[in-house]
Amino acid sequence: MGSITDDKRNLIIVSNRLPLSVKRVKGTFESSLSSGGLVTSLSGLTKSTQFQWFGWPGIEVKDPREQEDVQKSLDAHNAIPIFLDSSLAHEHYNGFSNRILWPILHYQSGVVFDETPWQAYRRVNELFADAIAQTAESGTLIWVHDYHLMLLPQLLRDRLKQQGKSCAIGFSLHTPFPAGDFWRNLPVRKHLIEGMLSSDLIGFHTDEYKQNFIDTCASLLNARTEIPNQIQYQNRLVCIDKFIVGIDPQKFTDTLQMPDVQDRIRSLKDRYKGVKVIVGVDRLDHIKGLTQKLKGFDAFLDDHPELQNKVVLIQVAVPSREDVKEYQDLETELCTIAGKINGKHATPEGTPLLYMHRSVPFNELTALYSVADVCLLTSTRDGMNLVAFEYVACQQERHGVLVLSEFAGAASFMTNGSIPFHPANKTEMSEAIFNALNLDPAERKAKYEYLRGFVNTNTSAKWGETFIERLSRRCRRPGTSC
Ligand SMILES: O=P(O)(O)OC[C@H]1O[C@H](O[C@H]2O[C@H](CO)[C@@H](O)[C@H](O)[C@H]2O)[C@H](O)[C@@H](O)[C@@H]1O
Ligand SMILES: O=c1ccn([C@@H]2O[C@H](COP(=O)(O)OP(=O)(O)O)[C@@H](O)[C@H]2O)c(=O)[nH]1
Repeated sequence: MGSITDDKRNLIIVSNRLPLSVKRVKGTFESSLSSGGLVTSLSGLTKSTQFQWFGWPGIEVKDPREQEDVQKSLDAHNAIPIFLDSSLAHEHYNGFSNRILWPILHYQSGVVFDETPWQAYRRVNELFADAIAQTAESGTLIWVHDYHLMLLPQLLRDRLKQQGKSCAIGFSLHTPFPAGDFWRNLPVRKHLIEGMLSSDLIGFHTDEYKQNFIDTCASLLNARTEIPNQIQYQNRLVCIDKFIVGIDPQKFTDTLQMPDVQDRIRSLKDRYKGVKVIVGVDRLDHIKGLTQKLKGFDAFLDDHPELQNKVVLIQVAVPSREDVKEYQDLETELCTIAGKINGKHATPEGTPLLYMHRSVPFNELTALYSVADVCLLTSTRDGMNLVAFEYVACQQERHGVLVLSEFAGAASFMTNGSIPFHPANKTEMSEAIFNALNLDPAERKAKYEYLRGFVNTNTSAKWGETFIERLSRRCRRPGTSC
C-alpha cells in the first residue's frame, strides 16, 4: 500500500457494527466476532492495511468508566465504539435499516414508511458524523460502509467543512441497489441518495447495482450522468464504480492444513461414507431464499426416490436480526418445513436434512465446506454472497460443485463455473441439484478451476487496496475526473 495507509490514523473505516460485538458477562465485557460478509471482507484487509474502525459495539453502556473498559477491550483491534442508547440503536438498526431499507434494497415492494425509525436513523448517522469528524484530520481517508449509514457522507462533509478539514469520503454499498421503482414507497429516498452523493467515490458489487444507482440519480435528482462512471450533482463530481469484494482464500487453505481440522474432515468423511453431502450456509434472512431452498430440496427428494439415504443437506442457518418480527416468523416457518421434510423422507437409516439454527466456529465451517460435494445457495437477492467464494476456497481436493441462484451478486461473476438456477422454480432447483451431483470429474475440475482463478484473483485485500488507492487519488486531486 502507499504511504497514505501506512499510518493508521490516516484511514478510518466506518460500519454500523464493529467486527467485534461486545457482551456484558458477570460484570466484565467479552467480545466475539460479528457474523456476516461485511466483517469477512474487511477482516481480509487487515493483513495489508492499517486502519481505525468506528462502529456500534452492539451493547448499551452508559457509565463513562464502563465505556472506557469497553474501549480498552477493543484497543487491540483498533476499534472505536460509538455508544448508542438501546432504544435509539433498536429503532435505527431494526426499525429503519432492517425493516424498511433492507427489503427495498433487495427489490421488495410493499414496504411501509414510518417516521419514528426514520428520525432514529437520522440521529444515529449524526452521532457517527460527530464522532468521526472529531477524530479525522485533513488528509484522512474515510471509508463508510453500507445501508445503515447512507446519510453519513453528507453529515460528515458538513461537519468537516465547518472545522476547516479536508478529507476524502468513500462509500461502499454491500447490498444490491434496486431499480428506481422500488424506491417509490420511501418518501425520504431523496435524502438517502443525496447523502451517498456527498462521497467522492461510491462502490457497488456489480454493474447492475451501479447502473441502477446512476439511473436513479438521473431520474430522481436530475443529476448529470452522461460521462461513464461519473455523476455531477450540485457542483460536485462523484466517481462511481464496481469493486469486486472477496475473501482471504489463504486463511481457508491454512485452516484446512491444521491437524484438528484434518481430523474433523476425516471423521465427517467417515460419517458420510457413501452419502453425497450438500451444504448450505446462510444468515437466517428472507433474502437467502431458505424457504425456497428447503422446498426445492423436498422436490428433489420426491423426484429421486432412488437416492433415499444417499444424499444429505446440511443447512447452517446463522441467527440474525432476531429482534425483528419478520425474522422470528421466518425461523418458525423454517423449523416447520424442516420437520415436514424429515417427517416425509426420513428412514431408520437417517434423515436427509440436518437443519442447524446456530453459528458455526470457523474451523468447523471450513471442514464442512471441504467435505461437501455440492454447495447450494438460493438467494432471492443478495449483494454478493461470500459463502460461494468460501466454498470454492475449500474445494482444492474434491472439486465440488456450486449450485448458485442467478440472483446472488456472485452470479454476475461465477455463472460459468457453477450451475445457475432460478430460486423460485422448484423443478429447476431439483434438476440443478441432480446435475451437480452427477457432473463428471473432468467438468467438475474445469468449473472448479475457473472459480478458483476468480476467488484467488479477487481477494478482499485486493478489493480494499483498490478502493483505497482510488479514494486517495481523489484526495490528492479533488474535483478531477474519475
Ligand atoms: O450485521 P448484520 O445485521 O448481522 O448482518 C450481517 C451483514 O449482512 C449484510 O451483508 C452483505 O455484505 C456482504 C459482503 O459485502 C455481501 O456478500 C452480502 O451479500 C450482503 O448481504 C449487510 O450488508 C452487512 O452490513 C451486515 O453486516
Ligand atoms: O456461523 C457462521 C457461519 C458463517 N459466517 C460467515 O458469514 C459470512 C456470510 O457472508 P455472505 O456475504 O455470504 O452473506 P451476509 O451474511 O453478509 O449477507 C461468511 O463469511 C461466513 O463465513 C459467520 O459469520 N458465522
